[in-house]
Amino acid sequence: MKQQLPEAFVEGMRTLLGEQFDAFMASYDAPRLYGLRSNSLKIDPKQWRELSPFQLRPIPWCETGSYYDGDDRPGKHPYYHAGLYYIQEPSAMAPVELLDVQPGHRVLDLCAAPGGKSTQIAAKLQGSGVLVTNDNAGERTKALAKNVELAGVRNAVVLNEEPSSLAPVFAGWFDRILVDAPCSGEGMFRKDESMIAAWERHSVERCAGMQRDIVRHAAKMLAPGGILVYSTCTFSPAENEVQIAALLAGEPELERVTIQLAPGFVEGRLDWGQAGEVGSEGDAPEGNSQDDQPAQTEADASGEKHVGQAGTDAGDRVAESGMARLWPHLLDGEGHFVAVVRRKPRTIDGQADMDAAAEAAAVSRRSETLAASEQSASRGKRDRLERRDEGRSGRGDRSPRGGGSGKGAPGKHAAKGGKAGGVAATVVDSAEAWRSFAEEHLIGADEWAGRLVAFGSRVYWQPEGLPLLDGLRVVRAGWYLGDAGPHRFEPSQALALGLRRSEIKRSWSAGADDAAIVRFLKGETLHLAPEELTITGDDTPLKGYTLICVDGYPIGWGKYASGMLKNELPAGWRWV
Ligand SMILES: C[S@@+](CC[C@H](N)C(=O)[O-])C[C@H]1O[C@@H](n2cnc3c(N)ncnc32)[C@H](O)[C@@H]1O
Repeated sequence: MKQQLPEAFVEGMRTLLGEQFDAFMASYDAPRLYGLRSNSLKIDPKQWRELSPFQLRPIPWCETGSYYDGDDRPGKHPYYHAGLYYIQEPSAMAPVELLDVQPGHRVLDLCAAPGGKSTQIAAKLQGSGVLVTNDNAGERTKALAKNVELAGVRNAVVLNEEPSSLAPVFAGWFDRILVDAPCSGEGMFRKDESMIAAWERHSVERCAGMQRDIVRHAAKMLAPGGILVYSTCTFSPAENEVQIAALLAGEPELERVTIQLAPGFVEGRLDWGQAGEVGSEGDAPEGNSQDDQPAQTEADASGEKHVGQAGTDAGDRVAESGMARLWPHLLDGEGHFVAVVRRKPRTIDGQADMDAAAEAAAVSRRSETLAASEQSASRGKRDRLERRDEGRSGRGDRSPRGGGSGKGAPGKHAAKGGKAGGVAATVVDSAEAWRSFAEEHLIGADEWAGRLVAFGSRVYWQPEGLPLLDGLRVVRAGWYLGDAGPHRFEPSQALALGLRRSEIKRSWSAGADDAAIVRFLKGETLHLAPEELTITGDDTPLKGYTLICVDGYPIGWGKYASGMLKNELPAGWRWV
């Protein structure tokens, strides 16, 4: 390591780690580790292992996670542009594995930018349920929206809000909440030496204040039986165990959840949660020995230990405190802290708990969504569109809400939901334009679960069941489908990346090593013979929007006419 660690940090760690201090310090001279996580929204882990051009080694706590060789450049590969994986620090994959997300859940990622964990959550939802992904930093939500779109997520809304503004709108609404808190970043000094310069002794106190405020509001949005994961990439107990102790002290309805510890994880320290009592010589983490196995608890035996199925062979190593520490000298990853708490289930008829109720609600929401989509599919499409317009003019609660940025660059201007953009007639035109496009180009779009919302000329597909987002800064009101104008519809890059090739009538695909793919990604026009295109449907014309794919995975739109494919890749999405 080239840069000097701050003295105050080193002394703090010496006190904290006792006899493990030397091993901890030696980890700074170990080579940096590189991780990527395949995107199971697009490709299952086994297929990915077969397709991957990189040398991969599994990350023990994340089924879709792999270490890759530092000489590889996965960010410069066509598969990256197809959203087949996300480049992510290995330890950073742990919090979502402990969140226990299931399809159909309502999930909030409160401090989400640039979106690594949001894309991991979305993959676990498998397109069913709702992901609300938020960050209070407007600039950073651009990257968040782009990563969500690159990953092909169809059931997310992207917000740019303070937790205090979200809490009243989503009170008790979420089954799962992730608070990946802003922190002093001590765990990232090895990976990113620029973090060292940013660290000062008082940054811990400043961050601790912010964290307390964020997590307090987050807890208000958790449904009975729901699970909240709090994570940081820092070592200081003030930002970790102390936060959890304060949260539980302030919210008696929250409780710790016993979690499984993946290999290399050690339990967080309950005693470090008592502010002011941190660290005396020999206070070291318990280490990674196979002998460190706490006895099976009653909770384990009753099946309570349902969280933290981290794809590991961790056996029965559990943390009853619900807290895990990832130390860089005990595993192949950077420093992290993860804690899992649950809002106590409310008892129903003195028997079933709200966990079961939450599960039932999720199932019922899934079937409602399905029913709604079936209904709307069988209803006249014009009728469906006009109903949106009625809502817009003030009848019922169906007003399209939220909007988003200008064309091309994601997240350009966040719009206050329901307060900006379009008159009713525009909304109808926009939806009409989308419908014609979908009829002409897509297969099965009338069966998608969710609903169409238009915001001026911008058209989105929104997951069912969201509360009104009025007054909130909405960066993406749903899956951004494209922009409508009179008699035309321009499909977005987000639409291309969220589609499967089987959902499009006109496409062209080539292998990752075909030079034409990189030329397309660089924005060039391609020349293709008509027989190179794949056309579905007898009445599909040869001319028009064509989905361009690498090995069958979409990377963008081209417009085909007379042997020429005009490149429709927006500037911000090109290979540079
Ligand atoms: C550790 S980073 C999140 C990384 C992200 N979860 C990921 O996996 O890509 C913390 C984020 O919290 C955001 N943040 C800071 N204060 C916040 C607040 N009061 N409300 C919401 N987000 C906040 C920061 O802008 C930053 O993007």
